[in-house]
Amino acid sequence: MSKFITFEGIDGAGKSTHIAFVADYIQQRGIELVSSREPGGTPLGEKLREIVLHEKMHLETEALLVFASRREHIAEVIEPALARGAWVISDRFTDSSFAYQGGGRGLDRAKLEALEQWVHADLQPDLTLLFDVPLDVARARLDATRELDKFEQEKADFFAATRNEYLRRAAQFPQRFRVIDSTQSIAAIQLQIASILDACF
Ligand SMILES: Nc1ncnc2c1ncn2[C@@H]1O[C@H](COP(=O)(O)OP(=O)(O)OP(=O)(O)O)[C@@H](O)[C@H]1O
Ligand SMILES: Cc1cn([C@H]2C[C@H](O)[C@@H](COP(=O)(O)O)O2)c(=O)[nH]c1=O
Repeated sequence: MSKFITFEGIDGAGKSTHIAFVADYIQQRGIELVSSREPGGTPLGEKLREIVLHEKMHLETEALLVFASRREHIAEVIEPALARGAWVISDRFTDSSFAYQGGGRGLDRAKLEALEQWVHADLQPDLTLLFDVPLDVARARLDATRELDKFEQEKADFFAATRNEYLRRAAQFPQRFRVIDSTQSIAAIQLQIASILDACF
């Protein structure tokens, strides 16, 4: 049976590091897998991603654009894959909007809930892996590796609020969230992920 798995966490928490591992782990069992990301995942979504990650805009514009990208992603990629029995893994989904636009930027949660109802009233991830790290660890990892985008340049209080909102949601939806202490070694995290996935097969 198809499964929809999402990866979440503040920038630098380490989620992208584990996506290839998860993809291999699932595909080794002969399961068709679609690996995607947000914002993005479709040609239009990737154009929206460029705008969202690099242009300054009103926080409501930002929320509308990430949900516009998501609408396209669901229609073009996620729903068709799930309908044919494939598994879908997505690097970020709607929890990112609650964490970044809601927690980080302070957008009213009710507005995000309304968008969520509009765009995917009947779709939720089966499993959400939340990679959780203290801000200083995430910041050090980012500084060591790349040129920072608009979000990655935000200050510590933005990421503190983003992280808090993620943890609040994990407590609100314990049936689908698994919180992973991302200060562990990559090998230790992979062992933990493997045991989480084993429970899904
Ligand atoms: N557990 C870990 N221990 C040490 N370094 C790590 C760990 N996990 C990831 N890293 C390193 O931290 C950096 C950021 O990791 P990664 O790109 O996976 O983060 P991310 O959460 O996907 O960030 P973003 O959301 O901004 O893409 C990479 O250089 C990666 O090798
Ligand atoms: C889906 C989504 C994403 N964002 C932000 C979070 C990240 O800073 C970037 C995506 O970059 P990544 O390093 O490739 O994860 O976009 C957001 O603010 N709201 C969203 O809904």
